[in-house]
Amino acid sequence: MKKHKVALITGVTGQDGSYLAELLLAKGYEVHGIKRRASLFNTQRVDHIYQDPHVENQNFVLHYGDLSDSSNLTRIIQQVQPDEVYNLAAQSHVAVSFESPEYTADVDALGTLRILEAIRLLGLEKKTRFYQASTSELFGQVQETPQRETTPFYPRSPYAAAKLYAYWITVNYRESYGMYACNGILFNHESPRRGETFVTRKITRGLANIAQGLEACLYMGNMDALRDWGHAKDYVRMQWMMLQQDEAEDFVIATGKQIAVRDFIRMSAEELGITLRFEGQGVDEVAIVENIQGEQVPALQVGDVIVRVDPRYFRPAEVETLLGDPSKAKAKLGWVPEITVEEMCAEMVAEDLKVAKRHALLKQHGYEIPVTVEG
Ligand SMILES: C[C@H]1O[C@H](OP(=O)(O)OP(=O)(O)OC[C@H]2O[C@@H](n3cnc4c(=O)[nH]c(N)nc43)[C@H](O)[C@@H]2O)[C@@H](O)[C@@H](O)C1=O
Repeated sequence: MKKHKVALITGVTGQDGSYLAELLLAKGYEVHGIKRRASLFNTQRVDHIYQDPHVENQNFVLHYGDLSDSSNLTRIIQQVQPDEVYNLAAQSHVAVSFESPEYTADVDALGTLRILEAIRLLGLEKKTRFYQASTSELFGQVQETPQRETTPFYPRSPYAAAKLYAYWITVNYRESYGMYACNGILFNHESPRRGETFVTRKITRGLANIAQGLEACLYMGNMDALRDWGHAKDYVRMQWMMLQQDEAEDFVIATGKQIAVRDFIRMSAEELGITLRFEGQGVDEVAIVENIQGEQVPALQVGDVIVRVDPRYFRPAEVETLLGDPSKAKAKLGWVPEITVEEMCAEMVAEDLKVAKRHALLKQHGYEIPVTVEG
């Protein structure tokens, strides 16, 4: 009988970790994931694939751990003996990295080194393949458009600077020790599982709440920012493909299409049957309800102002525009994204609307619903 492969995912409780765990389980892998200890449950995204440790042939196993703890990582890797390690764990919020730069560097930069070094010290450098979740934020103040594997980096945040170290230490371990280690340079990727403080989810969740009368207004930062948004499901497929090649290489993963934050707001509103009109400039810009169609928005009227700008969401340094060129991934791996930004937006709005309707019902019955999101 063919022995199944063993994978270890750091950040398994996150958006990508949960989709990747599902993908690998479907492929017959034994999947191990590292989750952080928290006083509240933090495993919602993987609860549907959770297996009790008492079941026979358990093939999804969660371990407590943290990228800041070398001894913990080394012990888990020694115990698991993974064929593949996917390093998806990070302090991944760019704005938060300005608030907690040292923590971000510790986890995002040194955390990557700790895993690579654990693989090496345990003598697994020929067995264990390593995937590093690199990011389009490396391009920051972009030096060419579209951005490809050869585009020079120009990080614009403590997050991006930490990820720059992680990128290069991954390349360095490949070149120094012959490890199969590679970087996926992923552009923004979203889904209904996206954290609530990233801009797409903040928008779909916020507008769904507004439609149901749970919130009055969405407060935004820089709505001019342009991003190349794909669906996380497409992107985790590419993460797996990158570890199945003869030789380790780095790849840009993107859709090759770009829209502004403002357009994503407009698109999400349209999904709810709301036509928005943007008026004003800079911090005085607002979006007004111009037309309503359908039954999705009982709480709104034409003329309502439902989007405003709050400068607290501006960043000390902004990445204004990102647009990826995924042609290497297409040429070498045959990877193309299957889900468009419009389809992704529709899926996110539909999911958030379901939750908002449930919350509206609970509220009618006197339950307090916390709805605010800072981020
Ligand atoms: C690839 C990359 O992707 C993500 O980083 P991000 O691009 O910073 O993601 P975001 O969704 O927080 O912001 C996107 C844009 O939207 C602008 N924006 C406007 N108004 C608000 C606002 O109110 N909130 C937020 N969060 N952003 C806003 C904001 O200024 C920025 O220009 C992470 O996964 C990261 O880990 C990663 O690697």
